[in-house]
Amino acid sequence: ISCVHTENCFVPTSDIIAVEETEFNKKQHNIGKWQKMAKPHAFTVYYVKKARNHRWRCSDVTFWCVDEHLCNQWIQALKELLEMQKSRPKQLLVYINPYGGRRQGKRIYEQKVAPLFSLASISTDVVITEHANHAKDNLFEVNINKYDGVVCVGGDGMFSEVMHGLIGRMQKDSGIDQNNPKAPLVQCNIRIGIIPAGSTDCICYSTVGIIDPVTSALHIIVGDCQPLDVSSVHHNNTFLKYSVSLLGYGFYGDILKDSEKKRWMGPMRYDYSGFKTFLSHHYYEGTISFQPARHTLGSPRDKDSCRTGCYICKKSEQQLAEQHKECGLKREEDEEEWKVIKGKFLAINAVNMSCACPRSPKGLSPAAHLADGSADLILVRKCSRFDFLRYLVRHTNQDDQFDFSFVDVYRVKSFQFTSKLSEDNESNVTDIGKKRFGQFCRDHPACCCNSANSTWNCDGETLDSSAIEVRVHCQLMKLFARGIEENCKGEAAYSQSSIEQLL
Ligand SMILES: CCCCCCCCCCCCC/C=C/[C@@H](O)[C@H](COP(=O)(O)O)NC(C)=O
Ligand SMILES: Nc1ncnc2c1ncn2[C@@H]1O[C@H](COP(=O)(O)OP(=O)(O)O)[C@@H](O)[C@H]1O
Ligand SMILES: [Ca+2]
Repeated sequence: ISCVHTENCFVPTSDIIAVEETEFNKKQHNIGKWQKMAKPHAFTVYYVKKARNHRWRCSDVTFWCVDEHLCNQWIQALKELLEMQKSRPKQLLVYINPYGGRRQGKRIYEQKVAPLFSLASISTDVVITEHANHAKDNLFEVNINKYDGVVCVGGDGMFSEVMHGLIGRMQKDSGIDQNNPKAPLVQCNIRIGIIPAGSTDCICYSTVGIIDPVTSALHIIVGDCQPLDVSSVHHNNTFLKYSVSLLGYGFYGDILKDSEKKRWMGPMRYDYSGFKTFLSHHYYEGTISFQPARHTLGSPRDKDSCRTGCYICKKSEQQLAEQHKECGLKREEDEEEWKVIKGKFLAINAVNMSCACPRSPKGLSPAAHLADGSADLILVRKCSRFDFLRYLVRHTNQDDQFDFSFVDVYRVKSFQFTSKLSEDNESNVTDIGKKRFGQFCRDHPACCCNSANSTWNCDGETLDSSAIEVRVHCQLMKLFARGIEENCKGEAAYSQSSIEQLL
């Protein structure tokens, strides 16, 4: 048996995508000495080739031999090896949002992803969504046990929809009431794969390290598994949403609200609305109370970030397993301390993961962990436009974005927020003068005062209520990903970001 490559080729079995008998009358036909063979036999091994910046590609190597029997034995042996990789999916349910991002979801899936799935002998049921919530509603009806995973082709909003379908379905099947903020939620063991085809794609970028449909498809094929923290968001004992990336009030809420009207602009809408929101410089008054995450080892100011096989996330996983064993014993959580902070904020961001994306390669909280059971709560107090710009620019370079007197960051396991406006409305409902004044200010956008509420941006969707109660559920779901792998070849840690090019 011999391989046409001149260099040695080492492939771990976990990186093999498929093994096939090589078809002839292809380009290999006239390679060197094999040309003279009467009836050559060969098989091709398709495998994952790791390129720069976390990019994966499908590569192949062909082995030739004279003996047909020997050739078949090799194919058989390698196929058996692949069969032994139990974490690999065989049957997937795929949802495609044809309107996400640059509206390329369908094309990306058909041209780049479907051929790889078929090469890896994965069968798929594909649903092209016809309206928002199509995928979510569908997930409550399908025979979910048939599938080894669900794939969503789209952006963060589409992922959020599929996640709500899956988590919601799990709770319904287990008789758990999502409206109870204290209910212990049932973990969701069906993995979700994200094929990025949206506008921000922050969940894909933060869990894989690159926005690339082929790379994401290969992580699905090799059966990767990355647990993920999920926050539940409630208002007055009513369930609102789950969040895995950003819960943002003020700046990011206002950007989202403005950009929804400009969907036709595609991903550009965030730059346009971002600039507009930056100029409007609104701040909002309110009270935030939170329970610090004492169980985790890390802190938001750590220099090291969450990487493949993260030690801090593993520790949280062990704690979670112990908690499950001890269930029935009283939970201490409710007795733990709450910290209360009142103030005027330009932005309140709670992130379950770094929220790295091409716009901000290290993210809103570079040291946040994917699966440690905590969120980083970032409070940006009222400051000058210039200072706020300095803060924003630090999301795009190597400088520490928390090193400002007007920025505080806490690692938390739960928090609550109420705006001053809703507090006032609750205490003296008939203060008409105040309301009139509020109306006046809303009509004059040049005014920076806290006359109106902002809205919460929950993974790219707006919430209806400004008063919310949030709880982090450690490792509630799993992705076909492995977290960001450590750089090995001395690559530059971050590529030059778009904002630096702009400035
Ligand atoms: C004036 C200088 C501005 C520089 C700002 C650089 C920081 C950018 C950080 C972005 C953080 C993104 C967090 C992810 C949010 C997504 O869930 C959400 C929805 O994404 P989708 O449209 O579904 O892909 N996108 C936005 C912008 O709210
Ligand atoms: N066929 C459809 N028509 C309209 N909206 C849809 C459709 N399918 C999904 N959606 C919704 O579109 C929203 C945005 O999708 P997403 O894929 O995240 O794109 P983007 O990143 O551009 O915002 C999601 O909240 C999802 O619920
Ligand atoms: Ca986390």
